[in-house]
Amino acid sequence: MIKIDELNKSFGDTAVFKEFSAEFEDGSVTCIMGSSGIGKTTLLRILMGLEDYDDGRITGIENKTMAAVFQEDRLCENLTVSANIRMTGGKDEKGISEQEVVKYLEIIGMKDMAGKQVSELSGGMKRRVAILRAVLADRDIVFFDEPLKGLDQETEKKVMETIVPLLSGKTVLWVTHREDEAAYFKNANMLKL
Ligand SMILES: Nc1ncnc2c1ncn2[C@@H]1O[C@H](COP(=O)(O)OP(=O)(O)OP(=O)(O)O)[C@@H](O)[C@H]1O
Repeated sequence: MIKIDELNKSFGDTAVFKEFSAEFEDGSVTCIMGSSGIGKTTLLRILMGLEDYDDGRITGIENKTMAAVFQEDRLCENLTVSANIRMTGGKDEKGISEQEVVKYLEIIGMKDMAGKQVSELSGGMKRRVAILRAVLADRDIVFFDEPLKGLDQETEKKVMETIVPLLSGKTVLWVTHREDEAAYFKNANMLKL
């Protein structure tokens, strides 16, 4: 279990977290909501080790493997879609096969796109590549920061129907502004900041 105890975090005079505590069971999905600027991204960044915190205790995250979909795509623009997705190496030494990449791309509406350079893709395509990369990386914890932004409804549905089964057993922290996204998961917890 990931456990946050009495976390304090400020940026200058802005106190983002004051004695904040929360728990995330291993293998659970938690949708994190709250108004803009409340600290959702900061919380993910702290858990990922990308941001320091002032005080408090975080346990259960050491020795865990992680993947993330940030608000920005953070893809390597000059590499192909396939190279971007396969670069994580997957869970073990077998890696992620090209066939697997091609299969999932087709399901999420990106047939024949594996060999395309990322810089040539639309915004919504880049989003899908970033999501697929994080999910196929097959890590213990997967962080999503507003991952569906910019996808149309039909594409969103396809993506979610594809990734939810692949995320089974993983600890998922899913930041969103939309309460209805939780319904894509079987038993998502809600955390309102
Ligand atoms: N590097 C930084 N330096 C100074 N202030 C920061 C920094 N990062 C975040 N903040 C501040 O911390 C607060 C929380 O920001 P954060 O991005 O975590 O909010 P959020 O809930 O994710 O917002 P949104 O829904 O708009 O993405 C905001 O007041 C923001 O201005």
